[in-house]
Amino acid sequence: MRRVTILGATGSIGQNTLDLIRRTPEAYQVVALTGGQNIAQLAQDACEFGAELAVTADRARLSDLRAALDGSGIAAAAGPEALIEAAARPADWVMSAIVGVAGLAPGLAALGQGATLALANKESLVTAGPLMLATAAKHDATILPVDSEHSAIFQALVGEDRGAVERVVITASGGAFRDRPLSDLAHVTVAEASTHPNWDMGQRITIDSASMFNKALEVIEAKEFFCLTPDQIEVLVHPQSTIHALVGFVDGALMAHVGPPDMRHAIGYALNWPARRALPVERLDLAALGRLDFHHPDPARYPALALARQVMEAGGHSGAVFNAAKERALDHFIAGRIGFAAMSDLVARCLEEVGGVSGQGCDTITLESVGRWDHLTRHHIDRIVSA
Ligand SMILES: NC(=O)C1=CN([C@@H]2O[C@H](COP(=O)(O)OP(=O)(O)OC[C@H]3O[C@@H](n4cnc5c(N)ncnc54)[C@H](OP(=O)(O)O)[C@@H]3O)[C@@H](O)[C@H]2O)C=CC1
Ligand SMILES: CC(=O)[C@@H](O)[C@H](O)COP(=O)(O)O
Ligand SMILES: [Mn+2]
Repeated sequence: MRRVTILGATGSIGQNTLDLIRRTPEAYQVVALTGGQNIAQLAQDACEFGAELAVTADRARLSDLRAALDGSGIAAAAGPEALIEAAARPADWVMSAIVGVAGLAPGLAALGQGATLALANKESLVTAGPLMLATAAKHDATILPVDSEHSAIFQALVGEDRGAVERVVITASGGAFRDRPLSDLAHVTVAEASTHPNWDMGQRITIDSASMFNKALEVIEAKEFFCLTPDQIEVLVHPQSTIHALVGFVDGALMAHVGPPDMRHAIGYALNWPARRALPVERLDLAALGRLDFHHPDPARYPALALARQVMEAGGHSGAVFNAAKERALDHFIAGRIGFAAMSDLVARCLEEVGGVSGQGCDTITLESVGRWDHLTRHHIDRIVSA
């Protein structure tokens, strides 16, 4: 029986993971589940799956969690340290599905105990790629990509010589506003930006899909995880989200991963790896699909992609600055303090004014150094927005 922990269990990825575990309960023992504000869901799942421990990120919600778990025998805890304790509790497989850089420290703790880390939290590799990979190597831990494009690349590389890879192509749906006139983007609403054309996901990644910041993060994530150079990574808009990524080899062959837009595929692959087991996902009817479309992203519509290129060239802690700026700008957009198009302007300003580029201070990436650049950047954004 595999011992599993789910960080971010109450979210979209967490719930999809539990859906798969629910179908073969005899194969898994749930060690710990973590959440944030959704105490009712966390307690319900902890009871259903017989978790040893349930943790909320919010210390102020601990009494609610204790009350909800009363009489169950399940331990309750709260706060960032408790998240790390949950991740470090002995387990074979840990799902990293907290949203944002808040997922970095728990993910590192899971690697530190030598677990297999199923990594949905793309922010970990964007802010601290070298630290993640070094921590995994030091503790003989495995990282399996869960982001659909990275799972697709990983699957296309099985049995292949990594030295024969020429390029990877990451597809992008184009997001909520792919067909809107550019002049509208300054005035779109949070509700409109929170609707994805193909995928059912948490609100933050859905808005990031609309701005293409999601793809910008994914390009950096791919560079870090697969040790690619920036010019080996291409992004194509593919409105159907049916091909998730392609790998091009030196002989001109292109291997594509094709599947329905259902995250249970990528999660299930990581859950069962290295085996493949049956998954409850739709089987594609290619004849019914009829056609698949691709085109280059318009740089004026999606300025986030050029910023990602800037980050990959700059190195150092610029990934931490980029991610923090994006997260904080998104907070301000959701709160109605800035418009949609202002997010990329703010992130660009932070890259210029805060930097984090290689050679600016110490380049060694640690949890503490990421925290320092993250804090500095958020403060910078807040000052600009409140001026
Ligand atoms: N959703 C998807 O299909 C995909 C997601 N990803 C990545 O996976 C991660 C999770 O995404 P998604 O599931 O959509 O996000 P959701 O917003 O749906 O879920 C986020 C989870 O993290 C918890 N959480 C929120 N803030 C904190 C915090 N500060 N500390 C600890 N826990 C916190 C939430 O708790 P609560 O809800 O209880 O407040 C919830 O359990 C992201 O990094 C995203 O980019 C990657 C590919 C696809
Ligand atoms: C499911 C998944 O992996 C998301 O990251 C997805 O890629 C979002 O869609 P976009 O292509 O619109 O960013
Ligand atoms: Mn993705």
